[in-house]
Amino acid sequence: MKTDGGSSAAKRRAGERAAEAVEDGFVVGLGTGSTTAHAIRAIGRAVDDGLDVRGIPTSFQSRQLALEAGIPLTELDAVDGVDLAIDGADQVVDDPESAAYGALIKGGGAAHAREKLVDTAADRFVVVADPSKLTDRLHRSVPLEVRPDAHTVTADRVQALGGEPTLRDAERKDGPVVTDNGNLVVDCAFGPIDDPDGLATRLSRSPGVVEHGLFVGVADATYVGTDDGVEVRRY
Ligand SMILES: O=C[C@H](O)[C@H](O)[C@H](O)COP(=O)(O)O
Repeated sequence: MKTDGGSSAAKRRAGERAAEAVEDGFVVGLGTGSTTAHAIRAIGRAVDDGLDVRGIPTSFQSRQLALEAGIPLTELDAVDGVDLAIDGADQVVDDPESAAYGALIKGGGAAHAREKLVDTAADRFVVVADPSKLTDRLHRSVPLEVRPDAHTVTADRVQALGGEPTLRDAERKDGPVVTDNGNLVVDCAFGPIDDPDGLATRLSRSPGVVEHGLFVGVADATYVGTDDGVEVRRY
């Protein structure tokens, strides 16, 4: 499921530009994935130069990267607030005429449940992406984190909502992907999604769905790394 498409240089530009928004004293949400990894490394270099920040990781991966980068870590329930969250996306609606402008699909790395907690807690949430993530309409499969004992019944319910569910298989392990929270992931193909907000509401109401990968009205900006710079979308 997880593809590492897009240019690595574009991802680096986006991640490093987002890291420049981190100010002294900030609590920063540290997203997951190959694009955010560039931001985490850049924040680590700034910490080496004396920047005072605390990071809240959103996954095992981002925690490991932050530890390697030397970023002091904290927890969501140990802080008064999160100043800024930086996180990647699998798709971003890039049509300013669309009601869904800035809506995202996340969870290609199965981290969307913790990501949503941290990203929605932040005063400002900046998405980092390369141009391959931009689309007029969301159309990738929507990842659902589901309880292991409920994955079949949840898949049935999602089918009733018009989705085609597939249990995500692990690579280099027999059986399914197991999330950092001990749950499974069902990827649901809905085709082009005209009303991500409505679908997000229906998925949230579906028992057994721990969290879905639609992030609607959450992002404040997207930094899009390009071949020669960074374009900023503000919502
Ligand atoms: O679960 C993973 C996350 O939602 C990632 O932020 C998303 O998959 C984007 O990752 P990448 O920057 O590697 O494309």
